[in-house]
Amino acid sequence: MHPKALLDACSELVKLALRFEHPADSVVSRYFRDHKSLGPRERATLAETVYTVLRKKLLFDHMAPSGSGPKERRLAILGFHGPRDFLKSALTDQERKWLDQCDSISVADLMERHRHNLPEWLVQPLKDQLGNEFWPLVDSLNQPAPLDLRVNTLNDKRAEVQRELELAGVASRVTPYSPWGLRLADKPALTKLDAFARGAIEVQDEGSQLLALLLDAKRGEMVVDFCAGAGGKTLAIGATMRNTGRLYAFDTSTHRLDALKPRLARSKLSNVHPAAIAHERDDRVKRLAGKIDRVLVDAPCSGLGTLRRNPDLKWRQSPEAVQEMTVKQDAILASAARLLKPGGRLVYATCSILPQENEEIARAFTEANREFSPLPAAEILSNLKVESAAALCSGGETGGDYLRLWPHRHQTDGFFAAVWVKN
Ligand SMILES: C[S@@+](CC[C@H](N)C(=O)[O-])C[C@H]1O[C@@H](n2cnc3c(N)ncnc32)[C@H](O)[C@@H]1O
Repeated sequence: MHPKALLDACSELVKLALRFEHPADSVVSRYFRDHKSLGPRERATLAETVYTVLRKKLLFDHMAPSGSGPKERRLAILGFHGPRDFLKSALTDQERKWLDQCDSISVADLMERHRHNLPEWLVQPLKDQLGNEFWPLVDSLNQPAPLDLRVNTLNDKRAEVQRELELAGVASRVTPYSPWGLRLADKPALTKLDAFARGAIEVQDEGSQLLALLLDAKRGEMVVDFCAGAGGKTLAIGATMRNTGRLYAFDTSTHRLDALKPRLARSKLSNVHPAAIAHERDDRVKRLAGKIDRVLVDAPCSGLGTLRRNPDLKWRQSPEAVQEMTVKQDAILASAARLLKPGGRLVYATCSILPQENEEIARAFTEANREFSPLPAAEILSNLKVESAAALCSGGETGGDYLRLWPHRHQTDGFFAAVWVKN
């Protein structure tokens, strides 16, 4: 595609994404569906340009007024993902001069908000938690996330799948913490690979894999994945159960559960039972009360741990929305806990980096439910032979009660998990 046409397409897509009517990843995939002739490199340029504009929105909004032309074009120029020479061949003389001026601004001269590009309400909670690590977190949130795979160890071994991918031209290394993970060097198309078609691999962040590992579901058990969604963690749990026992995948969204079905078919798991529930107190949940060995609550949350992949979330979320979410999280956790039988394990997890959705929910649950005792996540992971388990965990009485993953420390999305045993 001619540089001018590609820049025009980038501007059009930036305009659509900045309406914030839909999540940015849906806007991008819809645009690709509507423009089937776009090649893989053009798609990569378009997607990364939009994501850069969303990541650096405050800085680019600050720089844009000194340029000329439609605002979305100025933003697309600032965020353009590709060689500078290629971009410059699409620009007018005036735009080229303006871009050189913008490029010459030193980061050290910028105001703090133009360096962190975060909404103010998010800054203090992160600084309170991280202190000097706030800036390393900011840097990591401004990088694209790596592509991680989970190997379905029901039928395949990680080392063998890694070799198979290598032969197919897909380079990877094993993930440092998850025993099932491969981190890819690039972002190749995976769906045409035999390993994908036969269910040997699934795309899944290493952090998500660790949440499923923490549940440690065993052969023959009765297990509930309470907020199963499209089943990323369900599939991992089903494999740890070696395709035995019964694994219920509950969710209030039939649409998301439908997306689980083809993944389930590829995985060859036959122990998974997807079930749509109307709400967390649904009759199905009541019928299983006291009968379940392990329950994972992968709660709906702000998603702010996934800002590397979903940078639009920082502009779509608000303190009010987070507050509302915590009420839901409390209610779902309380209801899901009733499923457990004595000796059963409960895991509450989010992909949030805010204490309100994490430690505060866990502490309130422990306070209100004396029949549940916290289990230190660091101990569980270290028993499961996870490398540097203590460095993945923090908080609580042991200082390692909660799994707390951060993009800048662990190269995963931001995740939280708390674990209890029912006495
Ligand atoms: C974080 S997502 C789950 C992601 C999924 N576990 C995975 O690994 O792909 C949270 C899910 O909770 C579901 N949800 C929201 N309210 C719920 C409720 N009251 N009971 C059960 N699920 C609920 C949402 O539909 C969403 O799919």
